[in-house]
Amino acid sequence: MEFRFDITKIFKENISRIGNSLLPNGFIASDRRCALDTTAYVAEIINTVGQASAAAQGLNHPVTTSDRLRNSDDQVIYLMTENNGRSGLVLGLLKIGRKSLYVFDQNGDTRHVNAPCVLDFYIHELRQRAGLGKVLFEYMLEQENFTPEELAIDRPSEKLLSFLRKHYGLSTKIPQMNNFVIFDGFFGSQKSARDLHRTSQTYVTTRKLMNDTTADIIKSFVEQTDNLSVSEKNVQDTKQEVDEPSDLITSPISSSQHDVKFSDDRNLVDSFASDNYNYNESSFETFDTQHEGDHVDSNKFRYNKRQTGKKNVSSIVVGSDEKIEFNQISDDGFGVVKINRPFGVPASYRTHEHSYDNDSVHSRDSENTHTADGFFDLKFYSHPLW
Ligand SMILES: CC(=O)SCCNC(=O)CCNC(=O)[C@H](O)C(C)(C)COP(=O)(O)OP(=O)(O)OC[C@H]1O[C@@H](n2cnc3c(N)ncnc32)[C@H](O)[C@@H]1OP(=O)(O)O
Repeated sequence: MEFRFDITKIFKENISRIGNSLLPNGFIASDRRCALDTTAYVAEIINTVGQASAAAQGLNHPVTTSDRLRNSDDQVIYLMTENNGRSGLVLGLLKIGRKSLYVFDQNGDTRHVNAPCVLDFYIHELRQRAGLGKVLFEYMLEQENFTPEELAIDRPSEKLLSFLRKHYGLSTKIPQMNNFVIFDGFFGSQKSARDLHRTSQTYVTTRKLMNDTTADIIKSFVEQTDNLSVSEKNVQDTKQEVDEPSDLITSPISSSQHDVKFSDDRNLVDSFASDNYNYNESSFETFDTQHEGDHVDSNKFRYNKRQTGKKNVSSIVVGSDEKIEFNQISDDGFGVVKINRPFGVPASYRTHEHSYDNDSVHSRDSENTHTADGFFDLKFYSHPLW
């Protein structure tokens, strides 16, 4: 695939890693003009190859565009080029990125994973089946430190399935309900697999984005009772989930991993920003490579809602089979979960002076209502905090 400009000036290596700066890894811009021109050229290349990939897969819209890459913090393109002694050729691309996915494991249980994904893969028609795809794929695996089985593949074509079978022996799929294909070995290799569902019926699930304060409130509620039938372990697990740093935030695929350098770097960064260039601070300030487990400096890396998923409402679900009882005598005004009656007194119990039921709690007698334990089922109704 040829372009109207000389791509050999942009891509010095046969395979280049490109993040959201739209500049290849290791690219050195002599000045601001050069950097801007280069991003425009790279954008044109990405759009053209992305279009060709979509056509090869029979898609109406390209999966890969320069805008998507520019606006993404965790997608990366590996572009394969060739120096043909003239203006150079583009041979293909491979796009990867992390996705937060709910997937079934071998037992049919739902798992929440933050998996590295193959999002787009294309080798020019004239050069397919010549081993180039393997070279490109291998390079990506090595750079990202991935194994083939830990990858989720987004809507793989028959060609790609055949490719993965042939080169990596990936043939046994774990059936999914979404468009992603994962293979045997996926869970064994998932560093960040997270199991949210303990069983199909019984769980206390919190979104991990709940803050500590909310978790502490829940815990203090629970600590008020002497008789818990939802195991305290569940609550502790809840807290643990909250305490753990979000693996969405420690994604090893980071387009800020690049080490693009400018001859007058700091000044250039400032001028980029002042020109309303689609400026990503981390792209230009961080020349170090960030790996999984590295300390993430929150001042340096900023993540949007889309990336962290924080726009989603946190929730607590108490399975209907679970029993929980609070011995809370007085109304503290919190307004979410309150049983304003003494421990052991059923909701249906009324005297001419007292009705112990409380408007803010919807409680129905369980089978054990009239036992000494006096359990009740609870439904939690939405509260701004949850
Ligand atoms: C998540 C996604 O990206 S899905 C979309 C995947 N992309 C496409 O389908 C676009 C069109 N296809 C291509 O661009 C390429 O064929 C790729 C990227 C899938 C593979 O790149 P290649 O350079 O052809 O791969 P490479 O030469 O290393 O390996 C060849 C193997 O790939 C598979 N393969 C490649 N082309 C074909 C084909 N036309 N039909 C069937 N299998 C094919 C085969 O297993 C083949 O081995 P074989 O020749 O012994 O049968």
